[in-house]
Amino acid sequence: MSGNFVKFAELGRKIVGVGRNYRDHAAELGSAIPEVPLLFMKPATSYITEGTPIKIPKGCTSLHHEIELGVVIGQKGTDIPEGNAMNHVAGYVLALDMTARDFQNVAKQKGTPWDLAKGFDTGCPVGKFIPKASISDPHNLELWCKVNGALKQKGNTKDMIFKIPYLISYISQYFTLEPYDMILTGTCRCKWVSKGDVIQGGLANLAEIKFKVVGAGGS
Ligand SMILES: O=C([O-])CC(=O)C(=O)O
Ligand SMILES: [Mg+2]
Repeated sequence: MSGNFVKFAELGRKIVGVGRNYRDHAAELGSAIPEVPLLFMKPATSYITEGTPIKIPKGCTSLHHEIELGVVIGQKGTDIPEGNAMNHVAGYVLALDMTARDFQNVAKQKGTPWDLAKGFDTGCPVGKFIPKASISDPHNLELWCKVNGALKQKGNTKDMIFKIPYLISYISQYFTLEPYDMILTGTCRCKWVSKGDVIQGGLANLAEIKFKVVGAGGS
């Protein structure tokens, strides 16, 4: 199944984010643990790959990094049964769910959508495609994130509240999942970045990523 999936970030499908899927992150933001997955979308135009910098969105004063396991869909499905969900996975990717926390806080207060906080250009940096066969258990992978060499996040996918088969099944009841779609499975914690910072992330011994942060003007 891997072929074109290497280039999934260029193929322009949807990105479904799962929010508050780790207790530590819900707690640090003072948010309730969701009873069902909390979903949001990022447009495919938010993808970047290594070599392209993360641009702080115009007017944002609090840009957060969220290191996450991304699940890349390989087979189309609607109402996918949980027991069959893993057959719809092509592979995985190490991703950053960049979040304009100040925009999101305003949206939360006003009850308005999160699109601007989550969906801006460069808001979804990703690493290399990892074929499904390379990961025997996606629910036991270390995740870490450093900013300018200092450790800011450390977690393990075993702490996900809603696991991948359930997420695929739940999401596909509302959004048909298609090849090259990506599910961001949630962050364990988060911290902020500023112009000039370098973000590095890792997924067990499977993937590492490195992205520079630039200002809204591009420098
Ligand atoms: O913006 C948030 O904190 C929600 C989210 O994406 C996550 O929990 O990973
Ligand atoms: Mg997130």
